[in-house]
Amino acid sequence: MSHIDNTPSTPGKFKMEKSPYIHRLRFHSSLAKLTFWSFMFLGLILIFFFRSPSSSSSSSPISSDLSRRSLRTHSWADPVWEKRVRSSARVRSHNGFTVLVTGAAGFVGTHVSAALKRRGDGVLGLDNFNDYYDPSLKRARQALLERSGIFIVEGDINDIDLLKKLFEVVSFTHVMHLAAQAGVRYAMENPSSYVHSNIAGLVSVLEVCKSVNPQPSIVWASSSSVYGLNTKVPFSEKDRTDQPASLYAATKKAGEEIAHTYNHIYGLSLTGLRFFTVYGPWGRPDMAYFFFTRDILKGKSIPIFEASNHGTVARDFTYIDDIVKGCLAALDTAEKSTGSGGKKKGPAQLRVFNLGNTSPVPVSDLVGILERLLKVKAKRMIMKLPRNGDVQFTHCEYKLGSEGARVQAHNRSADRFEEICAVVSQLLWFW
Ligand SMILES: O=C(O)[C@H]1O[C@H](OP(=O)(O)OP(=O)(O)OC[C@H]2O[C@@H](n3ccc(=O)[nH]c3=O)[C@H](O)[C@@H]2O)[C@H](O)[C@@H](O)[C@@H]1O
Repeated sequence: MSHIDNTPSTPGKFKMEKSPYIHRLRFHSSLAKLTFWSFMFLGLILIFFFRSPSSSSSSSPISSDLSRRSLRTHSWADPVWEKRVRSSARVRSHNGFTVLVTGAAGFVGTHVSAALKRRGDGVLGLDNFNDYYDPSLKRARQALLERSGIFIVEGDINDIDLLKKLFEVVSFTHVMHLAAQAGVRYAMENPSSYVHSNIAGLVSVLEVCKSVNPQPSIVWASSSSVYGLNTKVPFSEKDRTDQPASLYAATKKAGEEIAHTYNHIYGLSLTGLRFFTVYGPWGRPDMAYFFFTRDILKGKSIPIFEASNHGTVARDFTYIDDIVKGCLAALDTAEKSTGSGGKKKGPAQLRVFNLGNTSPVPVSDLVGILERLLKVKAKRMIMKLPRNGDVQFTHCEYKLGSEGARVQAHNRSADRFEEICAVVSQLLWFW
């Protein structure tokens, strides 16, 4: 892949180094060690539980407990940690930015971080490595970024003390806020994770950004899902976004309103990017193109959704390189925040842009492409579109010469839909 220099195009190359044969040889001695360390670990937990002051005071607020826990686990006093943070954020080009990338071990975060670093910006990552999907993929992305000198601090965006500390160590000019709870359908299973990351987490990032001096400019990930049940196509930023079809979409819509508030009160420069179903190398295994490929190869049936009256379900699938270009262009065109130390000094920039490919593809066509490239016939199981947050279609509007032209200029540059298969089939080591 050209877009991540000196690195393999798929995480498969990392995993290949671990041979299953070696695992078998190590298994018996590992079992004894495992039993020993399990007892040790259990003992330590019991000691900690009985000695911990918090075990006797159940009335303490959750937030302060979280913050105490984070203070215990971070090695902030450690000069080596600070050195790594500074070195990762060091700018290497004339007029380069110093960017804090939240969600840096995520799919989009990894690509954006690598692209920024490549052009000489200073980049520091932040990620909580949660287990929404296999964290080993996030660790593999982390290893990839480490090779290009990017350090990912392990922590949660809700940890205000950690965020403040990061701003104490580095005066970030920009924040690329990509940390979020993604996935439309999972919101039915774990609604609070969406509130925690997409609402509370965003507020905590903005709280810290508004208080520091100088305030950074912020670019953050919204979603095409904010268009919800709209039937007017293509989707324009001017269209209504008050009919979300999922809690995920509702939290992203809430994020856009929260952005408005922080821009209005504190003069923060804020740009929200509505991503349209992003795909590509190092992608997320919870997305349809990913598990369709896996299941076709396993001979399992593929649930293909259709709307009522056999209506086509389609997505404006957008290749990751286009999204990266849009993110960088949004950073490049972001004006400075106008406030400082929590005080607004004048009006600041507030923008929302679509980042989509502008040509929707029916899901059944996607399966057709996978079949052709995998040379395996899929067992198609046509199902009614479930009422769990999915919308029938997404379609990004393309506007030449508009205010957002520079940010969106690359939307149509790539037609790499067929790369899905090649990339995903190499990622199948996860299963
Ligand atoms: O653009 C967006 O805003 C959203 O795009 C994706 O959400 P989605 O478009 O639902 O992506 P997939 O889960 O990969 O689904 C792609 C298509 O396959 C369809 N699908 C999904 C699952 C399935 O079993 N069968 C099926 O036909 C969906 O209805 C959808 O049309 C991401 O997962 C969201 O995090 C993101 O915010």
